Amino acid sequence: MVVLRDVSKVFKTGKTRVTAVDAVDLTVRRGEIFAIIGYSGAGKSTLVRLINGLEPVTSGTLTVDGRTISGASESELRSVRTDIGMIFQQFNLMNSKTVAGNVAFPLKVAGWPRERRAARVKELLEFVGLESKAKNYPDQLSGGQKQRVGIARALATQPNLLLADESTSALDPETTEEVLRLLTRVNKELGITVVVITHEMDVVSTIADRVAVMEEGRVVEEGPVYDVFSNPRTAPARRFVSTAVKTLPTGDAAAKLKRRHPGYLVNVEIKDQTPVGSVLSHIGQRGVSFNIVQGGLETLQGRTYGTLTLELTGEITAIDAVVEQLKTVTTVKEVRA
Ligand SMILES: Nc1ncnc2c1ncn2[C@@H]1O[C@H](COP(=O)(O)OP(=O)(O)OP(=O)(O)O)[C@@H](O)[C@H]1O
Repeated sequence: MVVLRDVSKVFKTGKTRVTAVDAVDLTVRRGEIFAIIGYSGAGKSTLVRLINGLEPVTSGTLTVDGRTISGASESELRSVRTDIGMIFQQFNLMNSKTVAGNVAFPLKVAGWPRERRAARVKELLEFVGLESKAKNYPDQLSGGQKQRVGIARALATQPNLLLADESTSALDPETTEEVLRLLTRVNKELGITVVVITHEMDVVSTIADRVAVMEEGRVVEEGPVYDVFSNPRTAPARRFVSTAVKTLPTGDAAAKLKRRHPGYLVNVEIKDQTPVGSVLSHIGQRGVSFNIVQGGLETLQGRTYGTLTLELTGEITAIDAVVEQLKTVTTVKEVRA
């Protein structure tokens, strides 16, 4: 659906050059929800602006739905853009127009006749659950309602692709969930491919099928959400995981934990089907006991991942034997202050 091959974007201001997107290879498949996650300045927004042709690529090739964006003329880009819907963090609604007027606007621009426009607006407002607000103005709506109007407007011209740039970053957790549920319906019920740009791990774990992690303009990890976050290989991916679940305690956190729990502290990784429980159920036979002192488990795509920190007490040689046994079923790390 969206294919980037060796795509770079360099901004030049005076003598400074900023490589906002650096040699990115990426494929978003038709019908999936694909997330691009990264911290501020990683290049996510620039990547979106390349995909919808708002910025030209500096090098590389970019195609959307088989049509080449890189090097396309402005009129070709206009036609591609009608197949791409876009929603924004600040909603970008027109305050002087009613909800219905906002949703109708792209249809007007695309030259739809009045009657078809009215029918389409009604259908869209029903889909996002805002038919009763058609005559209201944006400033009479909550943030979540505004974003639902944004989604209705983005879907007006029946795009194949929806780009959501930090679409929930201005919303509280409950409203975020409501908007994410709507994006999932857009994907599942309407068959629209959705690309979500975010700096929030929760957004990715709630709705995405696959994820790309960006850092300094590069895609540093990419794959199914479970694979990337249950086994993060790069520093930014590990940092995102640690915002969702408690990972190996280090520094002060580890020192405090060790003061409270004088036994031998180990952190064990838990994944789907990891038989840590069956190892622990037998350690009493070695004279070792365990205490769960900290941890966090999450479900991603219906599968478990996370870590538990265990305090092991008993004879040191017996503890060593238990740690060796745990190592045969999972990754085990000693907690060090
Ligand atoms: N028009 C521009 N001119 C010059 N530099 C730019 C321009 N747009 C973006 N940049 C730079 O490119 C880099 C990536 O910015 P971008 O906005 O794409 O990151 P981001 O991951 O979306 O971050 P944020 O979430 O803060 O917007 C930054 O260093 C930014 O300063």
